[in-house]
This record gives sequence, structure tokens and C-alpha cells, in this order.
Amino acid sequence: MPLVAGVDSSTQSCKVVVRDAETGALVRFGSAPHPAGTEVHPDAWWEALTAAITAAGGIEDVAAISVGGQQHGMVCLDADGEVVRPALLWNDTRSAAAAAALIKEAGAGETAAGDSAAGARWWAETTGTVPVASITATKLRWLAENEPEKAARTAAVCLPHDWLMWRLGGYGPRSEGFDPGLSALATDRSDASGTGYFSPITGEYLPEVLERTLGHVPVLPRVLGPLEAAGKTPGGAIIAPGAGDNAGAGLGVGASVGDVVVSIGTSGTVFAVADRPTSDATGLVAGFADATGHYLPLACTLNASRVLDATAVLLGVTLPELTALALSAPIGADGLTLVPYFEGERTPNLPDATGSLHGITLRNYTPANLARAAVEGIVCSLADGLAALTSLGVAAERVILVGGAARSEAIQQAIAGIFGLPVLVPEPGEYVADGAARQAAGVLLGAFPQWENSGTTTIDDGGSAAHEAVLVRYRAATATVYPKGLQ
Ligand SMILES: Nc1ncnc2c1ncn2[C@@H]1O[C@H](COP(=O)(O)OP(=O)(O)O)[C@@H](O)[C@H]1O
Ligand SMILES: O=C(CO)[C@@H](O)[C@H](O)COP(=O)(O)O
Repeated sequence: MPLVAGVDSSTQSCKVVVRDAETGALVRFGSAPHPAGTEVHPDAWWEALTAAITAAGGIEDVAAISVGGQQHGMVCLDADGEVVRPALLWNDTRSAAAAAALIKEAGAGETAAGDSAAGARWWAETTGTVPVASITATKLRWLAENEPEKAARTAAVCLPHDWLMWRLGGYGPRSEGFDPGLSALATDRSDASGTGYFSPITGEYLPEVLERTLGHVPVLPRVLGPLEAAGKTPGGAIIAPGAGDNAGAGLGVGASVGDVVVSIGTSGTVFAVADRPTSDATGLVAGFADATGHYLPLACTLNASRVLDATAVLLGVTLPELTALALSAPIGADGLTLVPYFEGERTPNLPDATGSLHGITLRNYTPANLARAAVEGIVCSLADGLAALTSLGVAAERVILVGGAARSEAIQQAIAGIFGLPVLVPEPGEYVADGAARQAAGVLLGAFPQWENSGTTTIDDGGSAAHEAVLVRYRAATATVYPKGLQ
């Protein structure tokens, strides 16, 4: 019974599962927290990974390991393998102006200064995605404009999962005695597709985008095939190609065409496995790749589980108590509507937005209604993401719900009601880490193993007029505050 390890290095924490490669049975688990903030030194991820591996009983007996990681984070290395500056994460919005400029410039030719609509089409057709502040290329432009000496020192650019795999392979900064071999950096198609300088259709990097953003073409990680090994750990375990965390979750739940996966963690994501690439010039849907050779059209919000965390703190309750409060309020929270743009928003692209509460009366202003409005606000923002996906012809027959907040029955019921689709809730678990473990087993055994997800419950209430009214009121509230609507 060979063992494999799967890692989820996500925004808030690092989780490690050790599973039986053939049966998928969970053998051990460990986790460790990440620091808060949208700018994090990669060393903090390495410390959390080593702590999580220790908590999971080590990897000495593991035959293969794979890392799934938060997407888009900009990790810059110099020629000695030193981290040039703390990584800017996917939820750091300082490069919003750079994103807008890059879109406009790509439309040069329409007008001398560039045209945003033509530019958006170029990005959507060339990279699959119209850049917003989350996308790595915009962070490189921000670096070149604001820290030019650090941009010039940057010899290689990689993503969180790429950097962790490199460290697992025994590489690292020369100053700490490691081999800084930058040519050993590797990634996979799913994570490369979120950089803005890679085409998921051709599978090639786009050096012209790097010239236009960073000002030069650095060393980039080799893009591995779905079951191609990146190398070995010093202990001899095979290192699988890894994946972006959403593609990892897709693997972990065994999503196939017709399934929509909703993940509610720091980010809220709605995505589907598709056999064709998408190209959405409105920018609502990112045309990413998945970890199996297919595509992963995805809408991602900046405001998801942390809105629940903040509301729980405000109300002085635990998360399970927040769920109980939300469930005690009627559908629609007696008319209270929360627009959850607490950290600005990515989908729609409103980086400077703030949250707002609508429809307050003396009668409805209660803790229970506020808890329910927080849940419904998060779910409605994801319903807009689903609508954007289906408008591109993506099939949506059922929803598979994962992420930390999938534990909340209030979230589960609101998704079922507002989406009007059957919702499958696998038993609480770490599905990104599980997907990574499944990929590690695939590399070890030569094919993805079929592992069963046990304990899935299904909620199928067919939606309701009351839930439809919640979405109508939510859309009216967002239109009041942001009259330009979805941008
Ligand atoms: N019982 C619960 N009810 C609602 N939310 C929960 C519950 N348990 C955990 N969470 C949420 O899970 C989130 C972390 O989810 P996770 O998917 O691990 O995040 P990330 O992948 O962004 O690091 C926390 O912000 C917390 O709000
Ligand atoms: O930016 C995206 C997807 O485009 C996010 O989904 C990140 O990949 C972070 O995910 P979590 O750590 O919040 O799950």
C-alpha cells in the first residue's frame, strides 16, 4: 500500500493529507496557519508546509507528493534564488490601475492611446482572461512601475505552488546553502493559465506580455503535463506537477462536464470542467485550464468566508452559532440585503468598492436577519458568477459545494435555493489537498485512480419564488450602489 501526500497551500492555511494511493483511504492529516494580509513572504508558506507535514506524521514513507496552491500570487526570485520581495497575493488589489492600463494598451491600433473594449477582447482571446488586479501579469506591471530596482533584479517569476515544489525538490536561496537552480522550477497548465502571460489554448508562455509588464522575460517554470513528474524530494518521493487550488478541488471532487463546483473559502469561486476553452471579453469569467488537460472557466469573488467571519465577530457569536442564527431568520432576511464587497470586488471588477446594507427597518434590524443577509449576499454574488458561466454555454446540471464555509447548513441551503440546482455536499474535508493527493497517486500509478468520495449529501429543493426574490433584490441593491453594474 504505497502512500501519497496532497498539499493545499491556501490563503489562510496549509493542509496536508496522506492517503493510500490505491484506495484513497485517509491515513493522516495535518495543518498549520498562514499569516494574514495580502502580501506574504513565501518563507511563511514553507514554515507552514513543514509544520503541516510534521503534524501529518512526516512524508518519509510517502512515495509521491503534490502541491495545490492559491492561484496568481507573484513570487519573484533573483539569480541566487533569493525572494526579491514578499509575494503579492491574488486578493491584493494594488495593481488594479495596472490591469486597466494593460487592457487599454492591448487595444492600441483602435486608437493611439488604446481602446479598452478591443483590449479586453485581445486578452480574452489570447490568454483566456481579461486581467484584473488578481492576475499575476498586472502585479509584474505594478512592480516595474513602483519598485523598478526589484523588477530589474527579478531573474525568475513563479507562483506559490511552483515555489513550494521547488523547495520540496531541495532547491532554495544560495545564502542558506541551497542549490538556487532556477531551471528546476516547474508548474502545471492550470496554475500557468492564471498568470496572464500564458495561453491555455497553445500551452505556451507569451513573452510579449512579460516584456510589456516586467520589462524583460525572466526564467519561467517548465509547464508539466497532467501526470508528468517535476522531480524528487531529497528523501526520494516523486513530486507531481501540482495545480492551482481550484483545479485541485475539481480533481478532489471528481468533477466532470455538467458539474459546477462552488468553493467558499477566502475566495468564492464558481467553476466548471469544460472540454472547450472560453473567452469572455466582459471579464466576468476567467478562461483557466484544469489539471487534466481540459478547461476550467471560473468566476471568482474576493468576498466570501471572511464576510461570515466578520459578521460572526460583529455579532459576538461562533461560526456554528452564526449558521443557527441565519437559519432562524426567514428567507430574504425580512428585506435586509447585504452587498458583500468588504474588500473591494473582483467579479464584478470593482476594486475600490465597499460593502453596504440595504432595506434596514426598525423591525428587521436583528442579529438573525443580519446573519441571513450575510449568507445570502455571498451566495447571490456567486449566483451572478454562475449566470456569467452559463451565458457562455457552460453546462450546469448540479453543484458540488466545497471550501471551509461549505460546513454551514445556511450556506448549503441558500446555494440550493438561490441557484435552483441540486447541491451535492461532500462530507467536510480538504478537497484541494485530496485532489493533489489524487494527482500524486496518478503520477505514481500511471493513471488517475478512481477514489470514492464518501458521505455526500444532496439538497434539491428546486429553488423557490422566495429565493428568486432574494436575488432580484440583491441585483437591485448592487445596481443602486454601482450603477454601471457588472463591469
Ligand atoms: N462551521 C463553519 N461555518 C461557516 N464557515 C466556516 C465554518 N468553519 C470554517 N468556516 C470558514 O472557512 C473559512 C476557511 O476556509 P478555507 O477553504 O480553508 O479557506 P482558504 O482556502 O481561503 O484558506 C474561514 O474563513 C471560515 O469562515
Ligand atoms: O484567485 C483565485 C482564483 O482565481 C482564488 O481562488 C485563489 O486561488 C485563492 O483561493 P482560496 O485560498 O481562497 O481558496
